[in-house]
Amino acid sequence: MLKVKNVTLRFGGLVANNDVSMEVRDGKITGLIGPNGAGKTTFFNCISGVYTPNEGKIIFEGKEIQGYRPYQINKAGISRTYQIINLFKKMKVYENVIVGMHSRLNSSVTDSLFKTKKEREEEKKAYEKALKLLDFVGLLELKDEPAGSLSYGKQRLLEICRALASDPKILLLDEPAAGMNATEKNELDVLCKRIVERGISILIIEHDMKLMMGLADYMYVLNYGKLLAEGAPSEIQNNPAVIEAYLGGE
Ligand SMILES: Nc1ncnc2c1ncn2[C@@H]1O[C@H](COP(=O)(O)OP(=O)(O)OP(=O)(O)O)[C@@H](O)[C@H]1O
Repeated sequence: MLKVKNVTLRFGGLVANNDVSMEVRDGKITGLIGPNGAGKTTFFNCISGVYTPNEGKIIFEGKEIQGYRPYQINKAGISRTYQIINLFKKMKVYENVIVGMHSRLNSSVTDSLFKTKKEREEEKKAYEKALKLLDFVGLLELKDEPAGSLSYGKQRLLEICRALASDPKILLLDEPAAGMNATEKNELDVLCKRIVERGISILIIEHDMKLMMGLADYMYVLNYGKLLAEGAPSEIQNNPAVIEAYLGGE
């Protein structure tokens, strides 16, 4: 589904991603781990169009997408969440979900100015879709609350909900469990599995190894911008080079 081939991204003299290749398989949860500063978020930024790699290819459904703008990547079917929560905190919960649909709404600026019938119908549909998605992630009861009033863990769920609103084929999750308590982590685990059941593949960056071991079908490890290891979670857990990279960083 998504193939990354030999991607290199430099910040001046610093090579944040160094000849990285990996694959996000259809209908699977792929994990990406690595010590702080290993280049994980930079890699997400390459896939989601924030950065254009200096070298390498990003192939999604057979098409090269490196160099696409973020909205084009989103429209193609790749959606993401952020390590730092990125919601409109004063807007209502359901309004934040509608914002995530923008690449799927069809009415033009003129439609918005004059509130045509088409726009009113689209608004109604968007609202109904937002409610369905909020129900799916377990936030329906909070739909009218300001997003900023939600607990940290629930804000993270709302971010996932908003990312789902653009009907992605691949969801990129950047440390979704950060700041979550044990109950919320369990809910996240269940939610990720339900998302995959809907036919959406997931690429997830996460520091919580216990969560990752239970979730990921396959894992990649980055260290100093380079791919250090890949394999099934059980292989990764016992890989001496991976253990060394983590212990060395602490
Ligand atoms: N915009 C930037 N300009 C210059 N250097 C950057 C920029 N963004 C990241 N870096 C550097 O690139 C390297 C990789 O950073 P990145 O944030 O991708 O790591 P990470 O694996 O996501 O780390 P963490 O787990 O701490 O989030 C780090 O050395 C970081 O300081």
